[in-house]
Amino acid sequence: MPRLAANLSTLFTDAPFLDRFERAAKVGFTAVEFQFGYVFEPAEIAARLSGTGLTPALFNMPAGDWEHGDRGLAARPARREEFRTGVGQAIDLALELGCTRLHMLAGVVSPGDDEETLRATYVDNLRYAAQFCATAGIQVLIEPISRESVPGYFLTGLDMAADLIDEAGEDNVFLQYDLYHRRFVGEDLVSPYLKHADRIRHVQVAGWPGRHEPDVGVLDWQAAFAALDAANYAGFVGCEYWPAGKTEDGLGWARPWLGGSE
Ligand SMILES: O=C(O)C(=O)[C@H](O)CO
Ligand SMILES: [Mg+2]
Repeated sequence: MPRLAANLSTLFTDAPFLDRFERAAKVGFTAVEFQFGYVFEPAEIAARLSGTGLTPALFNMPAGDWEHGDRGLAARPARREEFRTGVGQAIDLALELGCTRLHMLAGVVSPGDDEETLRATYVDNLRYAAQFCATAGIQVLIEPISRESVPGYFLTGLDMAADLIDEAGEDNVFLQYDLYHRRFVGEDLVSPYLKHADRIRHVQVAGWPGRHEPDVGVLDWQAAFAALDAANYAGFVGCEYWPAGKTEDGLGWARPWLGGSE
């Protein structure tokens, strides 16, 4: 049975961010994730969490200037200081919220960049983030993202991510398995999951193509969910999709796993 987490950066977007916590709780979610909450005081977000009883499953470390195309900083040699400042900021927010998982985005790189330098920068930053997070009891998650979705993204494959985790050699770094991004690679979402199941600590879901509700499109989310159950996956499944209409109207697929809903 999947433990669903509403992604508050993509769901309930007809409401201001801080009001989305209540909307998620009202339809029966018991956990939430979000992409970025750094424009708010940590105490403001904490108040919404405690007011609703929602569990914070995960959020992203600062990822640079999103409006101008940044999608993370970890593989960006010239942005090392900014990356490190962001790790501290993310940990402060996580501690305030009681969140124990942070997603570290890799960033967009250019075809002319030196592969070895990018890799060394990424591993060095991953180690830095992992060691800093370990002092706060936090896990660092890394997620391969398809280049169809984010052109030039550094971290594209699960095998690559597993190799980078091995190279970093820190024991609080794990994989985030986003079914939407994996679907660009092929229809089979089960064998890649099983291959890396022992490292996967967070899953995300969206329909493919279109990134709407899981039941909009051809993504075999039921087979993937069955595989998670069979492997006794104990983490959350983040609903990181853009609703085709009003969020509440598209939750039929999730109804069996939403508690106390209207
Ligand atoms: O793009 C994705 O799938 C992600 O999970 C990133 O964190 C963007 O927030
Ligand atoms: Mg994702």
